[in-house]
Amino acid sequence: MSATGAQGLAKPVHKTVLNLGNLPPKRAGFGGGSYPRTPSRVDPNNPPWPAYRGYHEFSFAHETMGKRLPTILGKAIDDTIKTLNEQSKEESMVDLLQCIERMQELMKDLQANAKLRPVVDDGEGDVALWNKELAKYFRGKTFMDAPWFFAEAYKYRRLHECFSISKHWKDYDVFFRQKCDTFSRSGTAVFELSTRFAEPFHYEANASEDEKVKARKLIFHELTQICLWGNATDLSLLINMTEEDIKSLQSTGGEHLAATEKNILGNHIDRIWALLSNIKDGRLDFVLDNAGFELYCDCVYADWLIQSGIAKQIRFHGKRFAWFVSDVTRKDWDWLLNSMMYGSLFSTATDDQLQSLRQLAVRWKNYEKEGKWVYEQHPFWCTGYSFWSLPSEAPDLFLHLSESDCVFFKGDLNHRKLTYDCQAPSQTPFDIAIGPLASEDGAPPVVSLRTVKSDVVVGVDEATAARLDKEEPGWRISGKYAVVLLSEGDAERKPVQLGGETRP
Ligand SMILES: O=P(O)(O)OC[C@@]1(O)O[C@H](CO)[C@@H](O)[C@@H]1O
Repeated sequence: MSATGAQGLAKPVHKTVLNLGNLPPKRAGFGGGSYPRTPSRVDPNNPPWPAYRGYHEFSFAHETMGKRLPTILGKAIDDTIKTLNEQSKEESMVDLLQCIERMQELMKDLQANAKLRPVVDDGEGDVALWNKELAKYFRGKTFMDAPWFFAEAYKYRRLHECFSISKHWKDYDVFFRQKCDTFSRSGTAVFELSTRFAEPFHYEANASEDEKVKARKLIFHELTQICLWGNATDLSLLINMTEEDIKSLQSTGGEHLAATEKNILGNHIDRIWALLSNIKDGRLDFVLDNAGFELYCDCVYADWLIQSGIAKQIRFHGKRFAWFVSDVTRKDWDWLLNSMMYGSLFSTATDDQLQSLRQLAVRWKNYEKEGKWVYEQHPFWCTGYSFWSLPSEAPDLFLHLSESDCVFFKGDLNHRKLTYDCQAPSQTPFDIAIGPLASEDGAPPVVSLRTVKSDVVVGVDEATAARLDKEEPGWRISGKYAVVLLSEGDAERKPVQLGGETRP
């Protein structure tokens, strides 16, 4: 019946107010607390929650766009000048000089907060993707008023353009020297790992089944943390550990782990182990972050996952060109494996240490030959799209990832792209924050291993985030805290839907 009665007279509406104080609290991201912008209205300039933009003085976006990026570009120019001074042929010197001039132009644009112009057609496969996105969503936008992630990614694409239109320097990596240096300076932690993991399962020889199961779980917890904190290039957790500590870890596992895991604010390691320990001969994927030491930690982790029998194949996803300073390219991947095998980076190392490092290198290079480890570099990873757009802008890649048993995303930048780098409430569940990558048909399990180095935080309870905001103002960028978050994806693994068609 309508509110208008039989005689057509409006009757007062009686509201029944329920007192629902005992219901469970609302989860952010569902029902009343869903995305403030509905998914169909989300686009790269309008993420599900408000974007961080360079002009937001309260955010790390401001610091990065205003100070960090010009400093990084200045250093890149210095590196190129160094290379220029090492040349002898006129043609390549003139060519490189023009690259430097283009970098100086980019510096001017950045410092003058210029409008974002289209990317020049340098023959790369991603030009159309970039220019489509610029035209559709960022016409008239500047470095400071476009969303932070897009503006920052655009700057790295423009830096690539400085070289990609040259004749002799198309693939020059202005960050390569820096990346190699970081690894060479990490000797202590490098050998700490190589001497333990050259033969990671020898302790199992005399162990009972029950002991093996327990030890694997503990090692998985530790290794996940190594892989995680490798992102902060900080292995303090491990290098301070004595034989005694390790013994105590084995005897009092739970307590010890609780102590070392206390800075992981959202922690799904147990759930991840529950997922992985049920997989046999599976396929895992790593969407890589930094080259050098972090990549080395990723490989130690991946090696263990192969040797444990959980995975029979691991696919590593890197970048096609120099990206966000330290991201892994094919050259960095080759450099790591080959310098572990043939290089002499660590002048004070003992024979045993060098031997353990070579043992790892031999095994890892064999994995590559046998197809157990595959390095890939899809162009989508170097675009200005967040991973919310992965199924729509790179359906081939989504289809490919949907065949994985678990996709690990490393580092802060990948986490920003997973979560659309926007001002989501900290208590937003991870699977809500990553949108389509959790909810699409066929979405694989996704793990984010991230030390927190920028503003966006999800999967962390409201009270913890509020306390840290109050007591430790820089906590979101310090790298002191971390999150290890899992989205189980589409549990039924329904066929991926591409443009309305169903996979057979
Ligand atoms: O991705 P990573 O190496 O973990 O972190 C990289 C970082 O330091 O630089 C990025 C770009 O400014 C930020 O997302 C983050 O603060």
